[in-house]
Amino acid sequence: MLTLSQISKSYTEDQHVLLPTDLNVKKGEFVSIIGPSGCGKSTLLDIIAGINKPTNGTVYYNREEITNRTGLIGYMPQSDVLFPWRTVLDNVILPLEIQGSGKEEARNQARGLFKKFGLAGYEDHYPFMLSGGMRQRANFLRAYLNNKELLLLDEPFGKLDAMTRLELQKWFIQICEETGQTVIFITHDMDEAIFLSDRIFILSPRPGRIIEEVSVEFTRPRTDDLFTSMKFASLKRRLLDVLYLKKT
Ligand SMILES: Nc1ncnc2c1ncn2[C@@H]1O[C@H](COP(=O)(O)OP(=O)(O)OP(=O)(O)O)[C@@H](O)[C@H]1O
Repeated sequence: MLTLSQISKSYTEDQHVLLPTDLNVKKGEFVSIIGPSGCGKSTLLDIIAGINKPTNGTVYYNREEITNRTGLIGYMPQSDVLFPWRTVLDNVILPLEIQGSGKEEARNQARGLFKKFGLAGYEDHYPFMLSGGMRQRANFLRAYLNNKELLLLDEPFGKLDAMTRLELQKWFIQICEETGQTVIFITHDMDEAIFLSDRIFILSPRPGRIIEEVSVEFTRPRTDDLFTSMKFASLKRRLLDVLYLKKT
């Protein structure tokens, strides 16, 4: 579904952020990108979304070149993007309104998903009235309603406490497994990457380049028992070795 061919990014001649990078994602796959802070993960996602221009290289989506084009791929950025003056319901319908739906039609469509997204009863609340976890559910519902085949998520659970994070990871994996949504997911959290992903790409410290691609072969649907299994621990050991021992 997505192919990056020799994508690189430099802000100045001697400030390289990403070295030429190839990456591909198949339909229905859940792919995570992990790497040290500042290695270019968000930059890579912004390039895929068309909101940051690569210095070189090409982005293909469903075999068509889409480099620098926006609006084709769903994107949930790192920061909370809910508008404080809109209710939760009116926040999540924004993509539908932008696509031309009438407000009532969009509200009716979105209302039907509030239960599935753990937000039932909060339709008319304002974002400040929600916990951090619920705000991220709402941000995800907004991205989901955008109805794009490929969804990019930049550390969506990064600011949540450990318990809320686990709760959302379990909920999120269930939704992705149910819907078969294709996802590219950025995280600092190795456990999260292993639990959720079909494949993990590991980036080197800046300038970022892919130093390892790891397949996560565990069967789906996955449950939180996976976190304490031997196979999980041994895969995590392998990722730790790549991230902290590999001197390439
Ligand atoms: N507009 C810009 N001009 C110059 N440098 C930039 C610009 N935007 C980002 N950078 C630099 O590019 C590098 C990569 O940034 P990026 O946000 O992609 O990293 P990241 O891996 O997502 O980091 P983190 O994990 O901390 O979010 C950083 O060193 C950052 O300072």
